[in-house]
Amino acid sequence: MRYVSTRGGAPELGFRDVLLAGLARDGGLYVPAEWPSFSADEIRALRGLTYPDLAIRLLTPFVAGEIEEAAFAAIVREAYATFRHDAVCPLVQTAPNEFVLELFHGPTLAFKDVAMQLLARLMDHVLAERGQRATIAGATSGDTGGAAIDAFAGRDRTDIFILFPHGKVSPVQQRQMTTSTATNVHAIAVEGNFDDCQDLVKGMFNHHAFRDGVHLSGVNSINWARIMAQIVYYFSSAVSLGAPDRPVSFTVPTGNFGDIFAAYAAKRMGLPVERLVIATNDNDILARTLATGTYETRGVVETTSPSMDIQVSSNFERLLFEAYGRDAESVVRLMQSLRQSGSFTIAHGPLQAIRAEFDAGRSSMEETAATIRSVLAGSGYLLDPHTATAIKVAREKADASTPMIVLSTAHPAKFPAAVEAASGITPALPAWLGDLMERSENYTVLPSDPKMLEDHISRRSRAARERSGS
Ligand SMILES: Cc1ncc(COP(=O)(O)O)c(C=O)c1O
Ligand SMILES: N[C@@H](CCOP(=O)(O)O)C(=O)O
Repeated sequence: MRYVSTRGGAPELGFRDVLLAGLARDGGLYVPAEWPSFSADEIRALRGLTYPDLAIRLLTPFVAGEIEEAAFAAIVREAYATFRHDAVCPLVQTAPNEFVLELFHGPTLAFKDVAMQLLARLMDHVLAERGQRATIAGATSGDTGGAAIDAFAGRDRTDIFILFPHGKVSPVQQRQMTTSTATNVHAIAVEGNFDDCQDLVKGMFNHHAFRDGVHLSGVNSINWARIMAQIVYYFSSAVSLGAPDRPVSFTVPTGNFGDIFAAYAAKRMGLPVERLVIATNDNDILARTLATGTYETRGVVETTSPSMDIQVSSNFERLLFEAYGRDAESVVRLMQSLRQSGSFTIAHGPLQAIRAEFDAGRSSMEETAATIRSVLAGSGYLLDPHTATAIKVAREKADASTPMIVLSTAHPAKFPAAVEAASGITPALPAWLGDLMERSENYTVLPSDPKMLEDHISRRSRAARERSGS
């Protein structure tokens, strides 16, 4: 499998190089040169497989020829052995024809663990094979950071720098990033919002001298391997409800558009999916874009679902590339317009193509709180605010004949204040995180300044290289 950039100006790469590259050198995002395809019979044959076996079967076409078969199988099995549920990503029914896909049984209680546990092991494998070290930079609105730190902590081929918006993540999320004792972990609180953090990370990737000097690599969903890993649970959940003989729809709480793009990828690979529903909080840029055809950034609003407090939704670029018939020049024009004016308008044909697959809706903070209460009253099930956002939208968009699978992207205990305010219940952290709020913190506060950030990272990663002698 080869991978191409959405902006057409970077070399085609194989899986290992895409994994280490993160962002393409032309500023674009890598996608597979063609989508692997699974027939109805091949999808039927997935029934009854364990989650790791399903992952091995579905992901092999993306890594074939680059990661040796037995090594890949061992990496996948080890990654999902870190999950605390036998099914890894179980489905729970919350209403007739409504199912919640629980993605929070990994080490940091967020869906990010599903991809990150695999990504860290794959990177380690490739770096060891090449005798290299890498500096990893990631931006987080709260969950990617904790998941990445858990997955990379203590790995001696990587130094990881996670940028989070100072004071804008939940206390549990912050502690998951700032209490690691591993010497290769560096948490940075940026004076800004998530979009500022993401801009800083992309800026470092686009500064090629810096990028090459520190061997920069990325763990955000701009890295194709993140999306790839997230494809698996769309298949596992749909197959358990009867796919390919019974189509399903998905509602996905959406911020950076990585998770729902993985759903789109699953559909392109042959999974029968009726509707893909984007659920947003008050930061509703994607819902507005689908309604008007114009993608227009506004200021970020702080909400009770902070991980979705995002305006610049990076992976939407991957969808635009597909909707424009893989015409990279059009993508470059749209991205230039976004940079210059903070907006772009999607042409009629591509917009129709997007609307043919996707719906979108939003949930205000009040509606999200009301949904937490009503689902608790109706089925005794306690939602986190991100999942509640999605349930609210799913219930507006569902049709009676198609099962609606709603992605539950975080455990309620990550957001105890919002859950308690809505429901009166304070969800407890699981035993292995029981002392999280007592652990001591270690992080650096920096302004949203590219030069200061690069200096900070260069200094620390040089020291680590000297210590390791590489
Ligand atoms: C809990 C939670 N839900 C939903 C999202 C949105 O996912 P995506 O950015 O892939 O759209 C995030 C962050 O990305 C998250 O942390
Ligand atoms: N909500 C995310 C934002 C970053 O998204 P990513 O999927 O691109 O890593 C977070 O929790 O950090």
